[in-house]
Amino acid sequence: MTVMDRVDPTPALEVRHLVTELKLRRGALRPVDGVSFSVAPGQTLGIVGESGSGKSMTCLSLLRLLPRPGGRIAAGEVIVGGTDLTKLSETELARDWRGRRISMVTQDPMSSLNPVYTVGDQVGAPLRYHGLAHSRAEARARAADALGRVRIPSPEARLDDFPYQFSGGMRQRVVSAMAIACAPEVMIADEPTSSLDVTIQVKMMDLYRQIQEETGVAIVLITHDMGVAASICDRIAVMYAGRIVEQGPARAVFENPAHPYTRSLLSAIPRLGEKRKRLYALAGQPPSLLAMPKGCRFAPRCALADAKCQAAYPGDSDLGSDHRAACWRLSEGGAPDAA
Ligand SMILES: Nc1ncnc2c1ncn2[C@@H]1O[C@H](COP(=O)(O)OP(=O)(O)OP(=O)(O)O)[C@@H](O)[C@H]1O
Repeated sequence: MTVMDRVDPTPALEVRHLVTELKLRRGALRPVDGVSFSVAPGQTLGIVGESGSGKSMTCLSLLRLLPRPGGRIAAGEVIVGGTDLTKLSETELARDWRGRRISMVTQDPMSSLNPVYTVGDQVGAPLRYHGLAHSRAEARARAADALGRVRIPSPEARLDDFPYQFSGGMRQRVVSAMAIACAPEVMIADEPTSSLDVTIQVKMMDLYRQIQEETGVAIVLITHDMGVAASICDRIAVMYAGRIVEQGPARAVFENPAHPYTRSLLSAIPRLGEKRKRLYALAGQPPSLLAMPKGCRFAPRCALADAKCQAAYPGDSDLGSDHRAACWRLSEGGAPDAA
């Protein structure tokens, strides 16, 4: 089958040339600077990259949950179900979209759970807010159903428990139940397992897969852990300094990484049970958002960089099978990092 023969379903989420600006006293930053990707229903896109590359800011931008004052979507489109969310009013976004058709799970479950309300009330809250449950009893029944979907044992019996009565892994399941309760088309998971120990991480990833098979939800998974990304993602987008430098089917990116930055990340995939001293074997720091290099943003750390790389940002090269990378030196190969 060639790429031309393949019929892609309409994406559950399509992001086009998204630019997010933060106006600070010391200047304007663009932590997201022209990001495009799409996720098909029932698929998981992993956004990977070092700390500070703009992964969280990209996801917060999708829901327009930006720092205030100063944060704004400066350009681009975020399309879910044919609607460009960037064009909606704050009221419309809150009423019909956030938590309803596009939901989010964050790293720390306790920051999403209120310690003084029962789990049943909290999982039921988005259902009532979005008009999907018309009484407390209906919200409780649907909350129990959501808790069952995330494999919390005896869900009805746990509805009146408080968050502190759950273990860390179970709390993350409760938050995931809140995120899927309204049957969204898209779920954003920002480092959902990084506060959990590694065996529980694997279980959570299996759970996301099962939820996805049952509901068809499209997942955007942010992680700095290439091992986690490899275990669950259908597609991978590699972010560096506010831009996606490589993206494609997970297999293509993992087996034939094209961008020197991707190769550096992959050279340090942590394996289950292995002690890691450092996450990435990559020397140096990403550039400051206030002083972006004119050319390729990775050039200052790249062993392959030459004058062309310093002079201009490379466009995306099509590597076939929906695999793209932005690098002037793609055909050269060679040592991936400047370490
Ligand atoms: N409120 C803010 N004010 C100023 N700069 C910010 C703010 N929030 C984020 N940034 C900057 O935006 C950039 C992107 O941050 P972001 O949190 O999206 O990165 P990330 O890839 O998700 O990193 P991590 O893995 O550490 O969460 C960083 O350089 C960060 O310093």
